Amino acid sequence: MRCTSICRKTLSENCLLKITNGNFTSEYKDLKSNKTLFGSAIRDFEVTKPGSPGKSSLWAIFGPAKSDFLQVAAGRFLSVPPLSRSYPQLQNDNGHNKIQFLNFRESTGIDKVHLSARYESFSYKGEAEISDDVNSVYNYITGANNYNSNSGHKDPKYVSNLLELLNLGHLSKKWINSLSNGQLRRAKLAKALINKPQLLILDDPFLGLDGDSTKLVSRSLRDISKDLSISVMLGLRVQDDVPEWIEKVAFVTHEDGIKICGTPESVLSSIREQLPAETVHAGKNKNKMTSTEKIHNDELVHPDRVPHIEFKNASVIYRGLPILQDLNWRIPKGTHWRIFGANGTGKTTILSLITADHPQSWRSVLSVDGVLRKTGSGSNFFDINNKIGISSPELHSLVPSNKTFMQVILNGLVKNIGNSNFMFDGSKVPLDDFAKHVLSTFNDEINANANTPFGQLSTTSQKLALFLRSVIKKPELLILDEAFSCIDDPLLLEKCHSFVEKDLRDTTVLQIAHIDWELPKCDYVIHLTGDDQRSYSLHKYVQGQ
Ligand SMILES: Nc1ncnc2c1ncn2[C@@H]1O[C@H](COP(=O)(O)OP(=O)(O)OP(=O)(O)O)[C@@H](O)[C@H]1O
Repeated sequence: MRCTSICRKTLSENCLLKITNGNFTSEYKDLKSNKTLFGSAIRDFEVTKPGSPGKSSLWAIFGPAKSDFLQVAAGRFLSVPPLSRSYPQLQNDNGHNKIQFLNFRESTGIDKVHLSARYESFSYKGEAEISDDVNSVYNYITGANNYNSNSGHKDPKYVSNLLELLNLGHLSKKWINSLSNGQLRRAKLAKALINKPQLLILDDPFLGLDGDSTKLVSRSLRDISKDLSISVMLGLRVQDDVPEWIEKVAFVTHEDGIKICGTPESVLSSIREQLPAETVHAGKNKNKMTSTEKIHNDELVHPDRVPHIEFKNASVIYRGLPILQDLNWRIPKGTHWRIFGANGTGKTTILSLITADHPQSWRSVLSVDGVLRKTGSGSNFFDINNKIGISSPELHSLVPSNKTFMQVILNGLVKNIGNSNFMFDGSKVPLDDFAKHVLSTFNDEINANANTPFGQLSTTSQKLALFLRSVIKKPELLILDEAFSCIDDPLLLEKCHSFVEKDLRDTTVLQIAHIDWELPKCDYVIHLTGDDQRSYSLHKYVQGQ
């Protein structure tokens, strides 16, 4: 008996977050109607300080309700009864938030920048300019660009260590808005860690990161947690690899609350047994790039045929720093491509040249259907975008949250507004046969969400709305930039892939993803490499079994 009470005492002394028989809801009025987040109360959940007996300081949360559960852990939503959620050992330190919650799906001010704005600025600051450049990566991370806080004065050794751990040292003087998606995500992570929180909660921490960056961020999280004694909760998808340093795993659903909880091995084998095998086991190997047979640009298009898109000696250089150099790439009509490369290698830059978001798009770097694109050539931004369907993280962050699921989809049919515009002129857009086919194929998903405002949809449904918006006009060119990277419903993912592979077989498709199984099947791959020395190669896409 004595031993148990001592153990309990030690546990509560080490406990950062405790939930006992808690229900959660977004508004008081929902309490009366029993509208709670989870069908059952969360009976017993605990996050301890690192190194505590019982080892539950490093968690991975899976399941359809993982994002809501992480928000509950971060103190969002009302707890009922009020004391069912407590933070016994969280220290109050000068108002600095000791819990840091980072959700890469939610867009912040810096995400809401049109691509064109990013490329209009050719900013690469020299050493001497750093103190004046309020919007440098360094100042963003340390908070020195925020005049309302005194948080700009940080221990320089700690800051440089953090920058090194997250491979941001070489980017620290750049303008924050010029970072690529993956680079920006690493910068956000560094910002979350700058005030040394006690509990770090990250939903989808590896989203949009290339393989090396994923390993780097995973290792950094392990080291940071150890060196600074920070407890960590990660929200992951069932298909994701669980970092080896995770101690405990919970699977959470809206019906049951915490459905399964235990060691990573026990919980994962149990979850994976319950899901259709082809979606998890085989899913992980799906479209795996096993071998890449190099091909030459000239082999791609028959000499008599005009390529759909052709880059000829295209280069993009920022103040002497090349991002693309002498790109020669012929894209035959109706071929499906993967644009593959680590974060910052220029994938989005290529796409923005095609969509004319990049100012250099008009400098004779590419031809479409044999017509060289240059100023005065007769085509304009809207003509170009009428023929393109696109889903991308940049676009995702621009969708007005009050537009419904259905309005966002139908917006894909509105002509002459560009792809990043969500304005409607109010008139009804006629549906052609293909649009009807799209709507009937995804009838169930549409029925479930049609009138829900975009801001209230799950991220999976938001991604689906953007995907359907991109395909509904049967574009001549479809661009899928991380279009499926947040979808955590394996069956829906399969359905979208099959739509691209079969129903859009004749459309030219360019897609970006860092994880093989997030992609529909492709015919070819363009592989971009290099940080200082930029290069590229073209390959046949050889799929694994
Ligand atoms: N306006 C700018 N000034 C300076 N550098 C820029 C500017 N815009 C982009 N860059 C740099 O160009 C490089 C390529 O960026 P791009 O967004 O094309 O990469 P990416 O391959 O799409 O990366 P990710 O996988 O992270 O999305 C990055 O190193 C980025 O920092």
